[in-house]
Amino acid sequence: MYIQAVTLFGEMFRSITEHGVTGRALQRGLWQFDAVNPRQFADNKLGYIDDRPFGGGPGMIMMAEPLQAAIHAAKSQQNGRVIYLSPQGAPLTHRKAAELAKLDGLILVCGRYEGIDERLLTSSIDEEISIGDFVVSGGELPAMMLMDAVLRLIPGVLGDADSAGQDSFANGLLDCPHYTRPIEFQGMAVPAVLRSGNHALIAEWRLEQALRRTLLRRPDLLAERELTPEESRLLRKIRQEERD
Ligand SMILES: CC(C)(C)c1cccc(C(=O)NCC2(NC(=O)c3cccc4nocc34)CCCCC2)c1
Repeated sequence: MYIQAVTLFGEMFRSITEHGVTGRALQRGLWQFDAVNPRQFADNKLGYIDDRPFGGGPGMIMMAEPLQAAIHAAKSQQNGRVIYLSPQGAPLTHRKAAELAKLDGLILVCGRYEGIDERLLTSSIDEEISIGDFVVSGGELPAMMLMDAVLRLIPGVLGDADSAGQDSFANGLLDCPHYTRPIEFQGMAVPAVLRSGNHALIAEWRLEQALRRTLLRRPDLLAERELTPEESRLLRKIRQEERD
């Protein structure tokens, strides 16, 4: 997959191109990255890419032309889907990430200042996606969150040694509790079942814990999920226990 980011701060993306699973996958050629800076497309000598908002108000707005020229330059390299990371976007979900992971390329447009000229959305953006309902300073960190979620779903990016296959969210539930050595930590022991060696019992315990946590903390995730017969049985048991 070829990912290009239209951004004033291309250096920020080193945090995923040079580290961890995504960094290794880039080195292995499983994906490619380029940053495209709108400032190099500003037609004035001084590289202005932002200006004051019509109608007044605080801050500056990113001008449409340099952004459009940057997107155009990116599109000359690939026919990728143009996504504007935006608070007005559709919430990013696992399902959306899986959809994007099937594409050949993405062009991620990152806003700064107070936002971008609305006419760019009409002329050059295919889709707006949001990573959540909180204020951030720019679209770069949201873009990197999207990239990480998408890249993990590309075959080969996660070696089978990684936990992706068992990714808690891959099955739509919150994660079960995890433990490692020492067996006793500050007076707290590891649940005996996890040291029993009985893998069927361990799998059932983990599923029950994930269901209990999801029911208690994120019932909304349960609402939209098909349950296997075993999950339904465990959920009935949990609901009964919560009532007692
Ligand atoms: C109601 C709500 C969500 C709190 C909100 C409402 C109005 C503005 C913002 C906000 O943060 N404006 C700043 C801005 N944010 C983002 O880019 C952004 C924010 C959140 C999730 C995102 N996912 O992708 C991009 C995202 C960065 C600078 C350029 C203008 C956009 C927030």
